[in-house]
Order: sequence, then structure tokens, then C-alpha cells
Amino acid sequence: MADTTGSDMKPGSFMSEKSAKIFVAGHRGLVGSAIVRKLQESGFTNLILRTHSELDLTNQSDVESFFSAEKPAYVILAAAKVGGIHANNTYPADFIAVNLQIQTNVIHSAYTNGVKKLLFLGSSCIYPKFAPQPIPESALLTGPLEPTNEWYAIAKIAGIKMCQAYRIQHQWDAISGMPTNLYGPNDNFHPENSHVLPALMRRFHEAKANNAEEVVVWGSGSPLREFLHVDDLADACVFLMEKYSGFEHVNVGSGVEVTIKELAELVKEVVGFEGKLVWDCTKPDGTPRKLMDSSKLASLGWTPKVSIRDGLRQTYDWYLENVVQKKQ
Ligand SMILES: NC(=O)C1=CN([C@@H]2O[C@H](COP(=O)(O)OP(=O)(O)OC[C@H]3O[C@@H](n4cnc5c(N)ncnc54)[C@H](OP(=O)(O)O)[C@@H]3O)[C@@H](O)[C@H]2O)C=CC1
Ligand SMILES: C[C@H]1O[C@H](OP(=O)(O)OP(=O)(O)OC[C@H]2O[C@@H](n3cnc4c(=O)[nH]c(N)nc43)[C@H](O)[C@@H]2O)[C@@H](O)[C@@H](O)C1=O
Repeated sequence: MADTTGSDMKPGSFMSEKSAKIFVAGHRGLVGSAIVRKLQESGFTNLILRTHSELDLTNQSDVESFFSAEKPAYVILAAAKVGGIHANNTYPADFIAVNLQIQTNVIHSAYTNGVKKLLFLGSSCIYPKFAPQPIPESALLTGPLEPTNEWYAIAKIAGIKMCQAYRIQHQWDAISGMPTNLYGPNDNFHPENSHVLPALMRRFHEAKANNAEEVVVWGSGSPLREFLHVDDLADACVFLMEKYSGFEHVNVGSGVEVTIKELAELVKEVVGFEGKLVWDCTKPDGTPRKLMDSSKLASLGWTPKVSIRDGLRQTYDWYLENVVQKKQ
């Protein structure tokens, strides 16, 4: 009979299966590439990787054929339609439809093709706009969402619920991690569609290179955001694959929050821009604060390592080497 309690399972032995086939979906993105680095450093030798053009995860029959041919043992789902506040606000249909398609295809095909365990990644935007701070996992579905990203959030909430439903009905080990705002190598540095940290890094860099006097920053500067380096997130993902087989999603944060004004000052300092900041208050602030309560993950034994200052310096070095120098 189906387990209708959704109770926790015993974690398996992920770390001891170094030659198991692992499909990392979205392996060229910010998160997927960090997960690949972490798995390779940890000695995993059989990673299955497909670019978007090799396998479009929104195509149900292609995803089904891929899983039935490859039969991976584990799946980490880091492929999604992702963007900052402007992209989410401008392309709501893409954010809800593409994400629902990718996650539905991958989760269902993984289950039907005998995958042992799947990790789904959501985001801190799943929580209500005015959730208690720091936000515990139990705040899910307790209030209205932030309007600038509710379409993406609804897709991510559906992903969590799909993992839980397959766990209840099929006793299948699908777990969900909810990362806070991330940054690091292979981030998206698009001027409008990216997240705040890479957007500001690029804008300050270009302003410095062009001897500009000022840089425009969106909103009021007062919203608070919690940032986690993507190497810490990748470490947490591998940790969850090894140690966690619970029903509830797990928050993954750094516990450290800064205002957007403080972030802008920090990025300005790291980049070495000496002009002034101008605030464009016609742009949305989004949710006022979203600090996650990551005590559940801490109680399992995981803590982040990278400070925001070190992470920013490392990311700027990466940007100079991999984006700026490659353009020259
Ligand atoms: N970045 C952040 O701050 C946060 C991210 N997350 C979550 O982490 C996960 C990864 O995000 P992130 O790495 O930042 O995103 P990126 O945009 O950097 O990477 C997404 C990856 O998914 C791939 N992809 C997108 N659409 C398709 C498709 N139809 N078929 C196949 N591959 C596809 C992309 O390939 P291509 O580029 O070729 O299209 C890319 O490799 C997402 O689930 C996101 O919600 C959660 C919290 C914060
Ligand atoms: C990870 C998370 O990311 C998104 O939510 P967000 O945290 O609001 O994202 P953001 O990084 O784009 O903005 C953070 C703050 O920063 C301000 N801001 C200033 N200047 C720029 C700027 O130049 N670009 C951007 N993007 N923001 C700027 C901006 O106005 C806002 O107040 C969701 O899409 C959601 O889906 C999600 O999961």
C-alpha cells in the first residue's frame, strides 16, 4: 500500500558510489557547473551531461528517450529558466511554462526509468512576500507571493509538491533544496535579465573601464538579500544527496544578509570603481526581505564556508579572466 504519510526514508550511500551514473541537468549554468566541479573533486567518474541544444528538457518525448537509453542512477535537476527581477517580471509566461515543463518531464521520466534518488532545486522566492524572518521551511503556502516572481515561484512550488507526491505514492526518494540568492563563476552577466550581483559587477566594471562618473542601481537600495556562493551550494547539494531523504524541502542559505545599498558598495569596492551611485526608483524593489532559516540543514551537519567579500573577489577574478579577457 502507498505510504500516505510521506515519511522520511533512510538515505542511501551516494558518496560510496563513485562510478554511478549521475545526470546533472543544466551543467553549463551557474549551479550545474558548480555541482559538476564538486562531484568531480569528490571522485565521481560517470557524469551524464547534455547541453540545451543536445537535449531540450521541455520536450517530453526527447526526455523520455534520453532516460530510457541512459538509465542514470541519480539526477540533480539544475536546469531551469532563471533570471533576476526584471526578467521574471517581463516574461511571466516563460517562467511558469518552461519551468513546469522541464521539471515535470525530468521528475516523471526519472521515476519511471528507475532513478534511485533525485534532487530538485527551487528558490527562496517560493515563500510568501511577508513571511516571518528568518523564513522556516514551514512558511511555504502560508501567504501571498511577491508579485514580481510569483509565476516562477508557483512552478517551483509545483516541483516541491511533485517530489512529495511521488514520494507518497511510489515511495520514491525525491528531495528538494531551496537555495537563497546565489552568485559565482558562470553566472549570467546580462545587463537587464541577470540577478543583482552579476549585473552590478558588470556595470561597475564597465563604468570603471569607461571612466564614467556614476553607476545606476535599481530600486531604493533598502531591500535585504541573503547571498550564498555557488560552491557552497554545490557542497550542500552533494551533502543532501548523501545525508537527506526527507519529505520536506530544505533551505540552503548563508545566514548573512545585506541591503542592496551595502551590496552595491561592496561590489564597487571590489571592482575599484570610484564614482557615485544613482538610484533608479522607477525599478521594482521586489520582496523587502528574504532571509532563510537554514537551521534544519545546519542540524544535519552542513555549514557554508565562503564569506561574501572573498566570494565577490573570486567571482570578479573569474569575470575578468573568462568574460572580459575573452572579449578582447
Ligand atoms: N541563480 C540563483 O541566484 C538561484 C538559482 N536557483 C536555482 O538553481 C537552478 C539553476 O539556476 P542557475 O544555475 O542560476 O541558472 P542558469 O541560467 O545559470 O543555468 C540554467 C541551466 O539550465 C539549462 N536549461 C534551461 N532551459 C533548458 C532546456 N529547455 N533544456 C535543457 N537545458 C535547459 C541552461 O542551458 P542554456 O543556458 O543552454 O539554456 C543552463 O545550463 C534553478 O533551478 C534555479 O531556480 C535557486 C535560487 C537562486
Ligand atoms: C534568486 C531570486 O532572484 C529574483 O529575486 P530578487 O532577489 O528580487 O532578484 P534580483 O537579484 O534581480 O534583485 C534583487 C534586488 O536588487 C535590486 N537591483 C539593483 N540593481 C539591480 C540590477 O542592476 N539588476 C537586478 N537584477 N537587480 C537590481 C532589485 O531591484 C532588487 O531589489 C527573482 O527573480 C526570484 O525568482 C529568485 O529566486
